[in-house]
Amino acid sequence: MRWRSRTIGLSLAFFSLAFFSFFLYLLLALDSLPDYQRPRDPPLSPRTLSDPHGDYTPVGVRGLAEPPTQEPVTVFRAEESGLLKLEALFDHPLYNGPESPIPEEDRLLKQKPNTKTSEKSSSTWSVASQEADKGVQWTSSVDRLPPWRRFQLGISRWQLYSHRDPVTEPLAQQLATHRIVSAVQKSGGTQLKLVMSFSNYGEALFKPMKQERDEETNYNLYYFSDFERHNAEVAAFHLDRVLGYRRVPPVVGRLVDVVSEIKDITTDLKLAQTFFTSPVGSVCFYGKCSYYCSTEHAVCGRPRLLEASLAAMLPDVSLEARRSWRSPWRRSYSRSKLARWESEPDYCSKVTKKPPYNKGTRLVDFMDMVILDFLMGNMDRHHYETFEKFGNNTFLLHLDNGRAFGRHSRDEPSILAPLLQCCRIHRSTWLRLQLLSLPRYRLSDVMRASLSRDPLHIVAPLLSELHLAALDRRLKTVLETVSRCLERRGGADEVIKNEVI
Ligand SMILES: Nc1ncnc2c1ncn2[C@@H]1O[C@H](COP(=O)(O)OP(=O)(O)OP(=O)(O)O)[C@@H](O)[C@H]1O
Ligand SMILES: [Mn+2]
Repeated sequence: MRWRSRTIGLSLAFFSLAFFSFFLYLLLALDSLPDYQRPRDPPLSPRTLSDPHGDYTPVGVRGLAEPPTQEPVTVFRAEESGLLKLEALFDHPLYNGPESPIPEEDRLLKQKPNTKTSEKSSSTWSVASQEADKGVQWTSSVDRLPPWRRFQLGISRWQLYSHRDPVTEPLAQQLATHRIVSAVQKSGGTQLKLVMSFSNYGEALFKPMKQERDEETNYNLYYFSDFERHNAEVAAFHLDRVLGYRRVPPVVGRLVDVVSEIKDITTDLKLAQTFFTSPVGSVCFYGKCSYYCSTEHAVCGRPRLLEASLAAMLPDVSLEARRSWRSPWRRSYSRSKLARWESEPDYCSKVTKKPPYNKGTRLVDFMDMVILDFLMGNMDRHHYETFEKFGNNTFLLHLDNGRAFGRHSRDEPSILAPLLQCCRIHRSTWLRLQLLSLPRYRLSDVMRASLSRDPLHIVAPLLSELHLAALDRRLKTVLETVSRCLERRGGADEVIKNEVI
């Protein structure tokens, strides 16, 4: 009897465990989305990025070939298990939607077969592009085009690049290693940034390191006076990809030689005039701009190498216009004034009555951006951009993330105000956020792993452990906010929105 009741007890435990696992699986994968099976892509190749010149080993910084100095085995295991988690995450059905060829009208750039030569070879293409204007004709097959060009050709109505896109890795390598042939200041920005060019006509947006990684933004500084951080730009690209959005152009970290890669090659006279050597012999510059462009805020090499972020450039606006949208939840950018959303209780219903928020997925797309910003503590999303070609039915570009990751010890609840006030979220985002809260795919672990593949990781981790821990804490807050919405609003249909446009 005792044996039988123990067997029954064990079987019950087994069945309830199996039932629970099945339920969880249903919740995360099958609840709304079909279980699409497609052949798995090969695993990501190990990081192959390397120092282009092989000549930097800054003092106090680990050399490229040297193993980590602290607890090598533990560090390695943690990194390895993080990478496995990242692989498992990217293999999950929630990241592998059905892939159908992108119709011509949903592509940003046209890829036209070259009429003269297409009879001879079907692999000959001519791309209507800025290179054509510059007198460069691409007559090679698409996969022989430079990575920056392939990246631009891959931009669609729905995303900047596809999941497992074969071009992201070569593009990152180009940004991290190719020789910089020109560096000029980008006009119009409030803080110093440069446009760098490569010999294959690729371009990158450069933001220099202005703050140590673990330095917290001064609490008495208003959000609009905060510095931009190069590591925030890198980390935002990784976080956006981990969230499954793919709306931040690829960004890598790079050590740039201030003398040979900026000062000696720049044609920008205004920029060239701002170079000087500091009392300890570091080469510094400050450029011309409206915020922090002065000797006191100069950026300096150590003594010549400067950490920076390099973002892949989107097609020039003269070729593919972008529309800039003022955020309905924009902050007041004033020390004393409140914005409307801060005082009007029914603010969301006013927003949703007006285009473009009254139709399609614009409101839930906006919530995706709000969630990204809350996770990384970015209070500076005053505007966002879309590609004009796609009208109102398109994704929102998550550009300009330099003011994120300024504080890890505090979360900023006001960034979540739109989600709290509107209680709307994409179903796929809601499911992916739940996935990232499970120990198997923990957000901080997959982010640590993802960032460990950036070239600057060798100098120091792009995000400190405190920032990584803040991501998990903030994710919990987002999930709680949505759960409270579900309780308050009754039906899930009100809150959780299917993708359909
Ligand atoms: N990867 C990119 N490719 C092309 N253009 C970009 C890219 N990233 C940003 N930009 C453009 O550069 C402009 C300035 O960049 P950014 O917003 O980072 O500068 P900023 O000085 O912070 O400007 P603001 O003070 O208006 O926010 C952006 O409005 C955007 O249109
Ligand atoms: Mn900005």
